[in-house]
Amino acid sequence: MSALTIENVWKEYGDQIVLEDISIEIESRAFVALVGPSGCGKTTFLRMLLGQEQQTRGTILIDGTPLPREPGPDRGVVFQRYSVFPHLTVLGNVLIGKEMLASPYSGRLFGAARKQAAEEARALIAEVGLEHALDKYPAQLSGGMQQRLALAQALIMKPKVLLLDEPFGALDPGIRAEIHTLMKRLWHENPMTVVMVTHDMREAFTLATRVIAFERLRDRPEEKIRYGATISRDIPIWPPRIAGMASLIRPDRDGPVTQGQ
Ligand SMILES: Nc1ncnc2c1ncn2[C@@H]1O[C@H](COP(=O)(O)OP(=O)(O)OP(=O)(O)O)[C@@H](O)[C@H]1O
Repeated sequence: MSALTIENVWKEYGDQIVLEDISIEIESRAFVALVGPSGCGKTTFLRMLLGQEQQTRGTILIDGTPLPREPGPDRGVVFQRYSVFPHLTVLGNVLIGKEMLASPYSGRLFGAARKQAAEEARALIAEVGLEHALDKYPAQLSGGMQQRLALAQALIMKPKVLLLDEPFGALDPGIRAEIHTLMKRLWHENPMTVVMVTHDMREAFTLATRVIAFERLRDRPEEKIRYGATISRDIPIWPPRIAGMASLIRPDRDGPVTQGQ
């Protein structure tokens, strides 16, 4: 399970209302794409789900329980850039989450625990197509490879919810298409719910099960401070995409993708 319930959530910075009365039920295993004009509060919303920001009113529940007020291993995140540590290798970047969880002060794992974590990390690195780059540093990787690494780094913690903030926004179209295929596969294979902010409508409709648009409906300059953005569209994708299942209607578009495809 990994359902999110957002109930009458507001976010204000001082006098400025950024988000106004947002209510959404995000079912377990959904892939939600959040779209909307620049500055309407998409990243702020994602940061609230991550626990980096607190809502000023309303409640956010994960599987019926209030969301912890700080980031935790149940929520993974990938940003457009700088999600990975530049001073760690590919393997080190994927291992770090487990190491910090096991030993927050030394950040080290020993013996059998290290061996098992390293095996898991290697398998995940292979799954995102970086098995030949285990000992490389992020600066030696292309932008697409860095985002693949960031996905592996997030997924090793087996998050219930994966939060993506324009993760593919800086990539060239060809590389972006390849990573979309990978993203579909990862979503089908991992028991997680995904919430992704994107500016790219095509990307939203390629990956998501549901596209939600935020919009500031009252946008005159004098109204900007007093009113925030709210949900203006909530579009289920048709034919529906279901995590882990091939679509009878569009298997080419929506089926689980096998590795190498
Ligand atoms: N820490 C903060 N303090 C004050 N205001 C903030 C803070 N973080 C965000 N804001 C304001 O909240 C509003 C929404 O910003 P946010 O980055 O969430 O929008 P966005 O929809 O993600 O934009 P973009 O698509 O351009 O990334 C902006 O007006 C921004 O200035």
